[in-house]
Formats: sequence, structure tokens, C-alpha cells
Amino acid sequence: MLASPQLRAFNDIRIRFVSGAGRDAAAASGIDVTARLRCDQRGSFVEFVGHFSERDEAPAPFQEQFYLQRCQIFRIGPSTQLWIVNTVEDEANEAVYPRTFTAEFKSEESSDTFFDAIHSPNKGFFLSFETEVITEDDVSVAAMKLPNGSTEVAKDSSKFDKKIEASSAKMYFHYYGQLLHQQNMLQDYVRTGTYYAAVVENRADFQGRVVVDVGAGSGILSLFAAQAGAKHVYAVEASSMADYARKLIAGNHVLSQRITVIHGKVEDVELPEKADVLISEPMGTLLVNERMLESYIIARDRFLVPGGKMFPGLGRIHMAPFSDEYLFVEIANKALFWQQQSYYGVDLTPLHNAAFQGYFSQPVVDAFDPRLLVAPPAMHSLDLTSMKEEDLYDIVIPLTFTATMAARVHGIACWFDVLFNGSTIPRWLTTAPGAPTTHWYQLRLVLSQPLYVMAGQTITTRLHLSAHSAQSYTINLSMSTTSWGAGAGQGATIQSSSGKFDLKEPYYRMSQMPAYTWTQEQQLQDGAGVSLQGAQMSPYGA
Ligand SMILES: C[S@@+](CC[C@H](N)C(=O)[O-])C[C@H]1O[C@@H](n2cnc3c(N)ncnc32)[C@H](O)[C@@H]1O
Repeated sequence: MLASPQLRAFNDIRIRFVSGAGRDAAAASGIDVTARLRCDQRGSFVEFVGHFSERDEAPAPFQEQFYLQRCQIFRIGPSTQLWIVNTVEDEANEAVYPRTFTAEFKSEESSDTFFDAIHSPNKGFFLSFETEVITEDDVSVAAMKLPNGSTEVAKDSSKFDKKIEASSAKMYFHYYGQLLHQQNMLQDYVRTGTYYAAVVENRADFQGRVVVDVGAGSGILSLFAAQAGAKHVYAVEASSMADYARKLIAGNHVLSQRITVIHGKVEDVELPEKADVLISEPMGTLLVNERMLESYIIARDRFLVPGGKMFPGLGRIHMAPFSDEYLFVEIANKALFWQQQSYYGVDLTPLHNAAFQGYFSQPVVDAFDPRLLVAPPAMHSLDLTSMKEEDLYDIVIPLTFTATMAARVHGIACWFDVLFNGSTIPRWLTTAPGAPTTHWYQLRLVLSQPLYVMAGQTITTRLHLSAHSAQSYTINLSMSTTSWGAGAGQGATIQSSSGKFDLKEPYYRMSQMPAYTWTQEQQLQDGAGVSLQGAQMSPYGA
């Protein structure tokens, strides 16, 4: 470890470009580069100042800067390191491209000193490098064999940026960069306790394995995986929470040796080896909100060995028609304001209809009593181990329910569960009504035009979820009933109703938690035998 402040020269590092964009590609055609590599006073960035020197041409100036704190450094041999650097190339679009270098030190000791210095919490040191940078002839990443597999080319680089609005992503990662929101998830003991149980009860799946934690947040799942004996965990986190995760992990000494935090998106970062297991908590409201399941699937395709395990590996959305007069009246009444004909002398009624529709376009997030359901639920499964990322762009769910009672149906209620298919004990994490409440609660889509049903009558439903670039979904719901009973013939449609909802704009309804109706035995079976304390409604719900 370097004392501070101290000048340190590493004159003996050979740097090789391995992959990257722009200039690196040109450089990969065999041009020698001489460069000086140095740090700023706080040790926060590295700067190359150098010259391309082609055999017969005059040297062309070449300058490069990147931040050391954003550099992922892996030891891939006794005196060799792999540096993955995110450089901003396209400033207009804030596009970030990873570049990869290998750094060969003259000795193992020199490599260790550099590694320790870079990872020192005390950034008050000087580093200065005078070194020769040599490009590799026709180096391809695939050909660059590492001790435990090969690095993966960032094929999906910027895939996230292409489909998600920059403003949405900025707010999203700002939200997750705050400890209070990570705490909210950690304090959902149903959620975190079920993950913990799923990992430690399935040690055999983690023992000696390489694990990638997709969207690591505070790093909690990485620490669980390390507790269960993982050989190494790569904790990938896109928000600035990565810095806190590093701190938390460093403070858990016994485990920290086996965890590397990587600050970046799973779509962009490169890892030095493939994973045997992926672990993640990518679920949003209605399972799919936030569109993080897509990142989980991209991570599967980029990092997981064939046949590797995924925790979770299956997600299911459950749906059932419900009847809730209070909720319906509450929403309808919100628009009453716009029925005033003399608001400070102004007639507001021209906007009443728009306001009424606006309130009904908000999915309602709260915990409700399962006795409000008027038919047994149906479900739609997402096999996260095999489905394609594109399958999540457009999800059409046709359903048929049979009413068990006469009721006025106000819409459809939805919740989800996920399966950790551990080889020792499979576990479910459920957000069902009546089960111990999670911070996801449940979701209800309320129709402005309710339907009347009789016991035994069929309710035909179609739910269409279309992903949008603000990391959420537009939902179209249609429900209809047909004639029934003797003489009903082919069952013509006698009532229908539809609604359009934006999953990004839910109505978080503060309500009394219903008394738990599940038996203790059922709670334990579902891995949810702990109660919710302190969890709060969150705009993302994950
Ligand atoms: C729901 S939180 C879960 C955090 C943590 N794993 C836990 O269980 O407490 C999801 C995390 O994934 C991160 N994330 C979302 N999309 C990501 C992506 N494409 N690449 C890397 N991290 C991502 C978010 O910043 C957030 O911290």
C-alpha cells in the first residue's frame, strides 16, 4: 500500500489494446504506440499522452484519458492485469464504450503494488507511469484466452441506451443510487429473507461456483452468494450505488476477497470469465415494470455458461377479476373536482371527462383482501432461462375466467411470484393477496365501466402489455361477458369494457393492510414466514 502523498513510477508495464471502439480498432492493425501513463494528483484518472508511430509515417498525436475509479481491474495472472475502461466517445449521446487493455508488469510484486494502490481508499497519492504501449496485431477478444474462460465482446453494448430514453435512465439510476431506496428493499423481509433462504438452503448450487449478481444494488445478494461458498462473485451495478456496495463488501472481510464490484450496465461491462450462476432481483410492479428482466436475460446470454442456474429462473403473473365498490367510487370521485361550474367563476366541466379517464388510466397499487376476487386466478409464465429478451417487448395474455358469484366486476387484479429452482430446496417468492405483504403489494386495473356477472358466467379477458422507452409498459385491457344458461345458444357477447393504463404512473393507495388470511403452514411453504416491517411504496417497486 502506498503512503500518501508519494510519487511512484511504474516504468515496466506493457499495455496492449485488446478491444474497444474507434481509435483502438485502428490501433489494432499493428501500429506501435509510445505513451506516458500517469495519474492526477488524487489518483483519480489515468492519462495516456502518446504518439502513434507507423513505420513510414510521422508520429500522430494521441491522447487518452480515463477515470481510474471507473476502471475495472482484474488480476488474470501473477503479473498480468486486465483493465476494462469506460470512455465517453460520443458526448452528444453520452454513449459510453468499454475498452480493454492488458497490463503486463515486470514482476508480481510490481503488479501487487499497483493493484493495492488503485484500490486504496486513500486516494491522496501520486502515481506516475512512464511506459511503452504496444498494440497487438489483429488481436481479437475471442482469441484472448484467460485462465478461466474468455472475455465476452460487448455485442449488446449500448443496447440499453438504444431502447431506453436517457432522461428515464438518469432518473432510474439516480433513484437506485440512494441508500434509502436500497434500504427500503432490504427492509422488505419477505423479499430479502426469501432470497437468503433460497441461497443458503441451496449451497450446493453456489459452492465453488462463479456467480454474477445482475444489478447488485447494495451488494446484498453477492454477499449471500459468497456466504454460500461461491468461488467468485461479480457484482454488476449501473448506478452510483456501486461505490456503497464496494464499501459494504470491503467491510465484510471474510467475504470481500471473493467479490468484485463492477460499475456499469450488464449490457456493456465485460467480465474475465463466464458464470455458473446468475442471481438477481429484477422484478418490478407486475413483475415486468422497469424492464429490468430484459437486462437479466441479456446478462444470461452474455455471461452464463450453457445449463447454468438462474436465481430466479421462472416468473409468473397471476390475474383474476375482482369486485371492489369502494375503490371504484374512490377513483370516480377524484374527478368530481372538474364538475364545478363556477370555480372562481370558471366552468371546469369541459375537462371532467379527460380527468375521469386520466384517473382510471392509473393502475392501483395496494394490498387487497383476496375475498374481493370473483373467479379463480389464471396465470402467464415467463421462463427466464430460455425466453428471448424481445419476448418482453410485447406480451399478449388472453384469459378466460368463470365467475364463482354474482358481482359487479370492476377490473382485473394482478400479482406475481418467482421460483428459485435450487437443486436442494426449490423456493417461491410470492406477492399474492393474503400472503405476507411485500413492497410490491398487488396491482389492480380498474375499468371505468364495470361489468355485471352471474355465478358460472364466462369472463373473456385480454391483457396486452407493450413496453415503452420510459422503462415501463402501456397496458390495454378488455373484458367481456357472454350470455349464459339454457337457450343461450353460442353465447353472444352481452357486455364489454376496456381501458388503457400506464404502468409508469400508478396510484399508490395507502390502505389498511388486510389481516393475513393464510395459515402459518402456507406461509412457511412459500418461504414467506416473516412479516413486512417498514417497507414503503416505491415508484419503481423493485
Ligand atoms: C431492484 S434493485 C435490487 C438490488 C439488490 N440486488 C437487492 O436485491 O437488494 C435492482 C438494481 O439493479 C440495478 N440495475 C438495473 N438495471 C441494470 C443494468 N442494466 N445493469 C446493471 N445494473 C442495473 C439498479 O440500479 C438497482 O440497484
